[in-house]
Amino acid sequence: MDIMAAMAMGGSTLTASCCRCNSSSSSSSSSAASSKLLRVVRFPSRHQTHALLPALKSNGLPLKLRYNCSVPLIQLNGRQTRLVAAALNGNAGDKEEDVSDAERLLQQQKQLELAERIASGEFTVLPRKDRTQKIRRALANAGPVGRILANKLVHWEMQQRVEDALKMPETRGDVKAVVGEPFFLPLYKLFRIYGGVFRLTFGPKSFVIVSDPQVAKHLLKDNCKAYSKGILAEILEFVMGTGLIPADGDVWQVRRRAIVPAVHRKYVAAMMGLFGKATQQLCNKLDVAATSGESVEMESLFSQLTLDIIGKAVFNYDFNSLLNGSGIVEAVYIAMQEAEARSIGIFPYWKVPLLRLIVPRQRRVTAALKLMNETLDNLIATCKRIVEAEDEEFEEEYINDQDPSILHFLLVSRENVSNKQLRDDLMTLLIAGHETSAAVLTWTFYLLAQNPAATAKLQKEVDSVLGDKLPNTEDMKNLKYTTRVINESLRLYPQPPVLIRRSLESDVLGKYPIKKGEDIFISLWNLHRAPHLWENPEDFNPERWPLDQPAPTEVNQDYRYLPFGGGQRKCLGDMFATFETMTALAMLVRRFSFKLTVGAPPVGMTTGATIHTTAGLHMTVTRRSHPLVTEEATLTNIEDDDLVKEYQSL
Ligand code: HEM
Repeated sequence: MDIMAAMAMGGSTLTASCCRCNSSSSSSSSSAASSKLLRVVRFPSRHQTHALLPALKSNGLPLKLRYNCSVPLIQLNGRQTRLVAAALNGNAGDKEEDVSDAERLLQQQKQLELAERIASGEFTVLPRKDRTQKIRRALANAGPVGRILANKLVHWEMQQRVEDALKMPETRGDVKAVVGEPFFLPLYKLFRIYGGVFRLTFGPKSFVIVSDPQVAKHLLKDNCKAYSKGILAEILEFVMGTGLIPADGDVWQVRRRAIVPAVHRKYVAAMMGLFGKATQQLCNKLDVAATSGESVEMESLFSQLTLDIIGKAVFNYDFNSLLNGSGIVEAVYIAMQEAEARSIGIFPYWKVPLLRLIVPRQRRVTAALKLMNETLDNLIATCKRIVEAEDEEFEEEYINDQDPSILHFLLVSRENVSNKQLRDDLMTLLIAGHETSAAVLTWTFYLLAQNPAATAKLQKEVDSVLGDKLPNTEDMKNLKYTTRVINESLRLYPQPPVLIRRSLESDVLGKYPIKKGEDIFISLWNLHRAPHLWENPEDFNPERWPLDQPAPTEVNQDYRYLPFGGGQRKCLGDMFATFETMTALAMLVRRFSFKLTVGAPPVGMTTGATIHTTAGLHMTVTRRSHPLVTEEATLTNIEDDDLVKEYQSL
């Protein structure tokens, strides 16, 4: 029975009952008033819920836990815990703090248990022992022939030692131990014990985990041709096809050559207007919250902001998700959530065609993809008509004033590309540029909320450099501390936290030989927090990046810092994303002060392609009072048309 933990919590009485058998388990709360206990139970599977009842009964904790067998509660995560508490208490409001405490303790408890198991060597695969010692001793005393044989055995043992020395440290994973955990956290603990290159085996499957800068450099740059995207390509194929992220070989080379020129400096400069305009819409939304004093969930707002930006930037489509949202917005989220679920799913049931047809979730995914594909096909067709009618001359750094999107660039460049490939490329850019930037903003605001000194310094810089005007590329150069805040946020919360590769041939990683077909995880989380590479690695300290030196990159940090990857597959949206997140950050902190909402759920981590929060980033927003420092148009009285003109003239 996989009962996870018993933890301190408010003295409410909860009942365990099962809708199928009407059995129930309850225990008295009389002793609870002072003892404050909550038992948090992990449900191994829906079918085992019956088996839970006796265990709950026998645990004797002053707590009733109600659950419904028709709901497949595989495990009570933070949100489920709150739902259960809310259902039990009728109103979770007065228990919120207790529930938050319980969740935090649950996280800590799980991490501690795992750390203890790792430290005990439970998962360690030890190198071979000296198994022939006794025989050798016996042989050595058995005359000349025995001595010859004993010598041969010594020689054999020595060869084994040499082989062992070249054998990668190996640890056996226990999938159950990491289910529901952000998987990069246990990888960090294992890295501290097994080092920069080790093998992690789950049953028949094994992965090489890399947390060493020089090995990462070898994989991403020096010998990158010997590696493909492996599992990542398999997972993303359903939504990105042969778009740039999953693509390998010739397709990747041709498409990378076609797309990189589209993200040129003039393009990024033109996008500054879009960043400002979209952030302005978010400011308007937050203004309402600042007036009402209501708590806002920033993670989803950042997701809407970056979706609106990337839609316009890539194919000139206004998702308008900050203002109202629509079916297509929902379709994008369904597809992205599915990509994330598949990336952490254990059993790939979606590969079974019949299940794709009958599982409701998969039917929703198919419908969402259909809608997205049709929308993209229409956008491509419309843009093609416009480009043909315009008959514009294509040149380096080409940009169309009316439609500066990447799609327009690609069509004017008249690359020989099929509609399907173009659609895959656009979908890839949409996904690559959406959740990543949203996650960076989410974790940056989370970090700042806990670092008032850094926030004050940031606001001071933004006030003096930007005032109330909209940022342009020149400001980006001057907002040095703002850049360092983003750099540091990306160090602590890299998006994605691991890069995935598969070896196309045998190779040597550090001193360890690997075979063709090995799956490799390069852990950016580990690299960015390795104690031997960073001073106080867990601290949020933008000052670690001096303002009089260039901003950190993978090159000047010699591959210990890889927020945008490195080598030939480095992110092509790095400048776009840096300016986008800086613009949003600067404009938001100029206008508002943000605090974590008191009593909101703790900000835990969960992972898909990027690091998400477990239950949102709930913040209260207050308007900052400061004089308008610029004579230029203020953000609030500027008209949309003026904005567009202003930024087209950049
Ligand atoms: C802060 C936001 C972003 C972060 C942290 C980020 C991070 C990354 C990383 C780490 C990679 C390397 C993946 C690997 O080597 O396996 C990557 C690749 C990529 N990124 Fe980004 N990215 C961001 C924003 C964007 C944006 C805005 C776009 C598009 C406009 C974009 C487009 C891409 C593409 C197309 C690739 C694949 C490149 C290739 O394989 O040739 N990214 N990104």
